[in-house]
Amino acid sequence: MTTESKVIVGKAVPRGKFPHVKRAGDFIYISGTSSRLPDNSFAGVEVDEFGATNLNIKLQTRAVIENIRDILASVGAELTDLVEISTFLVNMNDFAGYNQVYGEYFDFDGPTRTTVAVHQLPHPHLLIECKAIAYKPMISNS
Ligand SMILES: O=C(O)C/C=C/C(=O)C(=O)O
Repeated sequence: MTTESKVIVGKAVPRGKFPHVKRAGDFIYISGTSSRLPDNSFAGVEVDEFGATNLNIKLQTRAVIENIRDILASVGAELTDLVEISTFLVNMNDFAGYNQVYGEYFDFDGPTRTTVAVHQLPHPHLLIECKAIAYKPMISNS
């Protein structure tokens, strides 16, 4: 089986020694992805003049899915190739906002999905992180 790992230039650099994406045969595995931007700031995070932090689940969800879209594109795949998404929320009170934005991208024929709440994510400003699997058969040369 052919495997290929990729760290994508232009996307937020992984915060550890792992790739953004790994192809294993016809399947594509995407590492945990947040709303982190290439400059290490986060979509869906605002700090006001008094230092109060406002975290926005809808903006973060959109940014996560768009990041996954970009990562898939780097290996010639699209959101429609996803077969499974796992979502980690820090707070289930964010479920409705997350679910609303999710529904703009996917329907009942989309990837299977599991959503769980976790104690923490790798940065205190993160409300959501997703990992995903896509199926995109490799082009055969034979
Ligand atoms: O890259 C991020 O911003 C969030 C994801 C990090 C991980 O899932 C990890 O470090 O394992």
